[in-house]
Amino acid sequence: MREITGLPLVERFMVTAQRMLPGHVIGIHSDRPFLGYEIARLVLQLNKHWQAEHGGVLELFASPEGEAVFKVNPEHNKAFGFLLHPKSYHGVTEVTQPRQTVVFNFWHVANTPELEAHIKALFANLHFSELPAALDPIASAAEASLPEEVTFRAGTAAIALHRWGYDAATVVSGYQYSAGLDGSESHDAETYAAVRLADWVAYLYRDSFDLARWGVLRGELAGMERFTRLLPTWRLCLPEWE
Ligand SMILES: O=C(O)CCC(=O)C(=O)O
Ligand SMILES: [Fe+2]
Repeated sequence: MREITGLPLVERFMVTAQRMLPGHVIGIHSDRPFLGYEIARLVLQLNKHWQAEHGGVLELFASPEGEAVFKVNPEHNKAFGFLLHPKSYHGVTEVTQPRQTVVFNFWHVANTPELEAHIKALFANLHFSELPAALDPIASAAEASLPEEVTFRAGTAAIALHRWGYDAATVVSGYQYSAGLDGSESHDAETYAAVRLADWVAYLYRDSFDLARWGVLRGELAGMERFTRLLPTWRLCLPEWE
């Protein structure tokens, strides 16, 4: 799977055996990779003498409403692999015969259950009231003009910086960066790294693991010193794997 996907997948994988019974159907869903979820899946079909009337076709969709763009008949020994992302829509048509599959799940090195535990601990008992007062006017102005989803994520990034022990000025910079507001002043290397890492963990916590976004973060922090305060999070978000 590493070779096929070109992704840094962790050593361990999970295998589950699944069985659908006559009348079962799996509606369209994406299995988007939330914090700690797997990034790739290989579905092995184990249905001897499968025929079209048995149903159970795995269908892929471009959108939750559209027509199937690709179909996989669940023939014996056929395996189908796919990457999970917010739009990896798929479903299984109704079956008229029992249908067996073995599903292999693979995790990306930068979205592991260990990272999930770390981030959930970082944001445990989250209250925006713990943020420094200096942020209040900036957050109020942002909330008046930006979508709630954006300010909520920016507030979450600010919490990360605050809990990592950064001062009010850094917390404000982080909020502005994550809300897409112009902070305009230039930062020292540690603030630059902290703000970006906070933005990333807030996104992971509030949204899901986004490969392209992770690639950008990697590029931005490449070759930088791993500052002590950020190290536990940095190590899990940007592990060395080669
Ligand atoms: O059974 C299948 O063919 C696919 C089931 C499914 O939704 C999945 O593995 O994510
Ligand atoms: Fe699925």
